[in-house]
Amino acid sequence: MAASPTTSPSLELPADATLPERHPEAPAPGEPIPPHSAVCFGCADVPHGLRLEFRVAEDPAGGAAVAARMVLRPDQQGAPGLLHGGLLTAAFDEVLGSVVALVTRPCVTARLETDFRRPMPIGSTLWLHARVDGRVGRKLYVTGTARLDAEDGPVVGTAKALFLKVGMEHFLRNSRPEDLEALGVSAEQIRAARS
Ligand SMILES: CCCCCCCC(=O)SCCNC(=O)CCNC(=O)[C@H](O)C(C)(C)COP(=O)(O)OP(=O)(O)OC[C@H]1O[C@@H](n2cnc3c(N)ncnc32)[C@H](O)[C@@H]1OP(=O)(O)O
Repeated sequence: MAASPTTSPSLELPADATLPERHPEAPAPGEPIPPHSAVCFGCADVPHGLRLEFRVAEDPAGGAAVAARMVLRPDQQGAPGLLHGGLLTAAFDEVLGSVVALVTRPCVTARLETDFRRPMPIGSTLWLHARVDGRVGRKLYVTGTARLDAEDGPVVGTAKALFLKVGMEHFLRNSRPEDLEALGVSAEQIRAARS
């Protein structure tokens, strides 16, 4: 697909970007990717969540790619009978973030653009694909595609994003202390990161 004329310059792959490989400890192509957290809106099995299901995809160039699936529920409507557009962007955020996590972690979304190509009827299934196109230092450039009802179905949306590698201090400084403590982080570690 040709790049949209409105794509931000900051999302264009720089000439000096290199294609990053999957981390040696990341799952291999064909393997499922389990939820990265028990409470994640994107991938955990929570009633209100997107409940995306993932597997590592084969990338012909040897890069990192994922495939994901999402069933569109009645409680996700925007216009009557159609998926709320913001939920496609949320799905892309999760899917593009998951492919970045095959290369390096933790990373966060710095910029994400979605192009909406076709309406997405409730009851259908989205098949999403994402690939890390390149990396320059902390910056990872990622693209994604969403198709309707089959892995080779019609394209309903595309996305481009920039993710940035961050240190654990990003979460130690910004997340709610009670959520960090539930993961085993001590109050002392939180205090030290914030002092
Ligand atoms: C497996 C896990 C799946 C999870 C999927 C879900 C992922 C998410 O939703 S993460 C949550 C949403 N994202 C966030 O909350 C991030 C909030 N933002 C931040 O914390 C900060 O702005 C952050 C970390 C992105 C950047 O801050 P910082 O680390 O100080 O970077 P900074 O020094 O400003 O910029 C570094 C480079 O990135 C560029 N950059 C930073 N932000 C942007 C942006 N929004 N657009 C374009 N470029 C940017 C800068 O221009 C700079 O470029 P250069 O090195 O060429 O000068």
